[in-house]
Parts: sequence; structure tokens; C-alpha cells
Amino acid sequence: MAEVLSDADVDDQLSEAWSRDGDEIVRVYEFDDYLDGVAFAADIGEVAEEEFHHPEITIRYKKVEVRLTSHEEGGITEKDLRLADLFDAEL
Ligand SMILES: C[C@H](O)[C@H](O)[C@H]1CNC2=NC(N)=NC(=O)C2=N1
Repeated sequence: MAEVLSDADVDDQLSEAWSRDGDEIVRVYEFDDYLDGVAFAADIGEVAEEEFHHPEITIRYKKVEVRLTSHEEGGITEKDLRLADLFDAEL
């Protein structure tokens, strides 16, 4: 089981485009049109399934909000930080 990271560790390691919100990390991606956001959500869903670590994805008009936390561990772990980087690589 992965270690829950301290707030300081998360703030230190989290990429600039993401932010910490309590026990979650969050990023809102913006797109030129709605279906680009839908396609992106499908892409990152594939990545999540490959990693077997799953985000909360909210699809809005031209925006996709992604939230990550490690439910079993009860906080933010390396798994969440890794997935954030993998998701950003799908852009
Ligand atoms: C049984 C448990 O749900 C699974 O091991 C996986 C599935 N995907 C998961 N995703 C996330 N974000 N956190 C988990 O703890 C998690 N656990």
C-alpha cells in the first residue's frame, strides 16, 4: 500500500498545472469545443484503467475537471501524482 504524502510533499512534487484541494489533487482542462473534452476524458479513462487507479472526471462545456485521491490509503499518494503526469501527457 502506498504512503499518504504530507501536504508539504504534495505541494513540493505537484506539477504547476494542478492544485491540492484537501485530500485530492485537481486540474480543470480547457478545450476549444465540447467533444474535445469528451475525447480527452475517454483517453485518460483508458490510462486510469491501465494503471488501475481511477479519477473523478467531470465533463462540462469546453472543460474537464479531474480529481485524484487514493481512496484505499485515504489521501494523496505517489499514484495520484503519477497519474496527473500521465494525464497531462495525453494533451
Ligand atoms: C478495490 C479498489 O477499488 C481498487 O483496488 C482500486 C480501484 N481504483 C482506485 N482508484 C483510486 N483513485 N483509489 C483507489 O484506492 C482505487 N482502488
